[in-house]
Amino acid sequence: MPAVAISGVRKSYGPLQALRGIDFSIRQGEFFGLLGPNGAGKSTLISIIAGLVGADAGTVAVMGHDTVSDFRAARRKLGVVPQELVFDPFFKVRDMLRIQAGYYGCGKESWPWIDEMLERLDLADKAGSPMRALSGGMKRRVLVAQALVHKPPVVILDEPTAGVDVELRRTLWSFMTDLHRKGTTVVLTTHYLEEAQELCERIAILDHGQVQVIETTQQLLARHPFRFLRLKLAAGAVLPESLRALVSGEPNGSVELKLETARHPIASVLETLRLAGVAIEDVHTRDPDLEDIFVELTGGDDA
Ligand SMILES: Nc1ncnc2c1ncn2[C@@H]1O[C@H](COP(=O)(O)OP(=O)(O)OP(=O)(O)O)[C@@H](O)[C@H]1O
Repeated sequence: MPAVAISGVRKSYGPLQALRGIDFSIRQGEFFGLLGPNGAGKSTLISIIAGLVGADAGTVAVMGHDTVSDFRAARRKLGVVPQELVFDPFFKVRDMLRIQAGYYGCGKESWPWIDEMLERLDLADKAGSPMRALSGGMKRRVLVAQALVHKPPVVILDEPTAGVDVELRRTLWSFMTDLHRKGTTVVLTTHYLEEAQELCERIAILDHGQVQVIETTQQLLARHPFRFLRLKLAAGAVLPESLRALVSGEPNGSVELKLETARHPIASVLETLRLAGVAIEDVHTRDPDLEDIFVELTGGDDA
């Protein structure tokens, strides 16, 4: 049984088709990335998985429970960390988490787990503080804890690291990795491709309400047989005409060439430069990353 099974899901808002027939499954125990440019339909899909928005067509099941006909059971299997920070400002952190656990029918037996999460998320000293006294980053961590109070086997994080500082990103990364290691299925949407590359085993790229690709991160990275060659030319040196069409960018005063490995072996490019008498100060190569592939697939939209 998949952790999440999505079949034929469509959703329109008036004339706008936000989801145009989505079909895929997320396996139990997977660390899954859901990526796509703004407006691709990620949040709509997450809301449908969480049973908060109804699909026009199709079905979704979480751990075998249909999110419509078996809503309560499906919801109990799922924790969602939403994008937006919405809280009652007067509730104290620990109390709020205990109340949240109560919604899922969990009583005092969940209290040690709540304290453990507060500890892991570096919130222990804020347990007695009202939500309004917390910084944005702390509130985000409380959202994570709130989604996990009932120890769901499947967790969806909708851009948990958007706009947070490096230290908090690290805390959240290690927390997510830990959950995954313990067997939780983790679904992550993120604008940080580096984060997806680092954490996710498999990635679906959504664009215009459709799944454009769904592959392992390795397959996705291996998809484009090219490399980048970054050259720092000596002062006054000019790139030969024959190489100009290969320029993909000019980062920090150097030029970057995008080379198809079959057509433009690096050695032959360096030979062309040598024959043209172009003096080079520094050479650097890199493999494509998810960002490069994403740009190719979605036509340069932002993640
Ligand atoms: N409640 C709504 N009413 C009308 N249109 C909506 C509603 N919710 C979403 N949309 C539209 O549906 C499309 C998909 O939006 P969605 O929020 O699912 O995309 P997204 O991939 O999550 O984008 P982002 O990365 O910006 O959050 C967008 O064009 C959006 O404007």
